[in-house]
Amino acid sequence: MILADFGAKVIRVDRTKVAMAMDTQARGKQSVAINLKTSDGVALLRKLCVQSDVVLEPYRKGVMEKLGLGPQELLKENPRLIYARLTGYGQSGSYATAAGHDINYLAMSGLLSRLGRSGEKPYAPLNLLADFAGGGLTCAMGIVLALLERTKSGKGQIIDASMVEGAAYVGSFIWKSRSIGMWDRSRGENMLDSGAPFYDTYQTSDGKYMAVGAIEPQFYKQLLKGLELDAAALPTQMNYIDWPELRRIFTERFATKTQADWSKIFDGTDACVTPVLSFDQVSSHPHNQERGSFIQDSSREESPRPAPVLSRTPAQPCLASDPVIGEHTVEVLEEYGFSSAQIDQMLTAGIIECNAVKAKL
Ligand SMILES: C[C@H](CCC[C@@H](C)[C@H]1CC[C@H]2[C@@H]3[C@H](O)C[C@@H]4C[C@H](O)CC[C@]4(C)[C@H]3C[C@H](O)[C@]12C)C(=O)SCCNC(=O)CCNC(=O)[C@H](O)C(C)(C)COP(=O)(O)OP(=O)(O)OC[C@H]1O[C@@H](n2cnc3c(N)ncnc32)[C@H](O)[C@@H]1OP(=O)(O)O
Repeated sequence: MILADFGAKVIRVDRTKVAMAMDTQARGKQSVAINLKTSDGVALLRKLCVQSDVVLEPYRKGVMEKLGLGPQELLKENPRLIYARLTGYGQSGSYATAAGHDINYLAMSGLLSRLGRSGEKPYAPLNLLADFAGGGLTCAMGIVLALLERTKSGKGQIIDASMVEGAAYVGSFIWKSRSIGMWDRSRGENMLDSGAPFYDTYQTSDGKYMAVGAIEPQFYKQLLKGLELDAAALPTQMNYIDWPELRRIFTERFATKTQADWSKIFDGTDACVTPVLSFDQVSSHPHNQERGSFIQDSSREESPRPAPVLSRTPAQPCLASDPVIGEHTVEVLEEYGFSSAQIDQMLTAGIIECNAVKAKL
């Protein structure tokens, strides 16, 4: 979706005879439906792959090789091809062929062991870190880097994007800041993992929350000012022995006003205090509105605008409905040089499928 948002022509290869597309990140993609359990279907996909700049495959290790569509074979035919393999455990190692999901990859990256509150079990923050930050995003960066390199060498390459390694790499700060003692204490007892009272969330009187990130002394001072607390009467900020008492005081204080009240108090200050916005609140928040940070598609579904914003060539996310499975089969095949007769023959033989968008009344 990121690549499509930023202008790539992205064709998703779907199965045939599937009732409904489950790809919720389908924005801007085209869909061709090919039955890869037929040799003609595999031969067709091969033709599409070798005429493309990039192939991105999300299967378990060995699946593409079994189909005869492994990178060695395709690169022989198109040495400029960039072949990205997005998996959980990578293309080698004893876990390479095992099934898994975000939580498993995060666990294997070491990061999950650091996530969660003190005294509680490790907690996976949605499926963001391995699937998306360490997986999709890292893989997209790999593709862009390989495309850039190809402009110099003229050569394609294989990208082995493991979500375990991608997540671990995204977590490099955690790894490398151990040297300055940032993670010496147990999970949930350090400055940035909900251990510190000045880096946490607090419930407000209307059951909502405020986020506090007042680390530096000058910002911490402003936090205390907003909370109307006297620094001289409080335990010290950086001594973790005092953190439980400080947290108790902040908790009591935040519970006395609504989220809107606290927002009014802290807006325009450097206290590093913000409301914890729900999905319902986020697009109407003045700051996000001023920047146009959220967009609506043709069915009025809201989602984040692509980031970052490029000054000359910003992303132009497609606002039309997501493709139905096989919506673009004929269009894409024609573009790749197949004749109408060839396409008809494949449709009749059930090698490909073409589905029209149902009219919305
Ligand atoms: C936490 C996230 C997971 C979020 C997933 C959710 C979005 C969805 C997961 C379950 C869904 C729900 C469920 O389906 C039940 C309902 C269904 C209903 O219709 C809708 C509501 C549901 C509740 C539904 C809702 C949602 O969709 C779900 C909740 C993640 O962590 S995602 C990261 C996963 N890991 C990876 O991607 C790593 C790399 N991949 C893998 O390791 C494997 O692919 C994986 C994911 C373990 C799956 O393994 P699997 O054995 O199933 O597949 P593979 O070994 O890769 O082989 C694929 C085979 O398919 C053949 N094939 C491919 N294309 C075609 C084709 N066009 N035609 C024919 N055949 C095709 C391919 O040849 C392989 O065949 P073989 O097995 O014979 O080699």
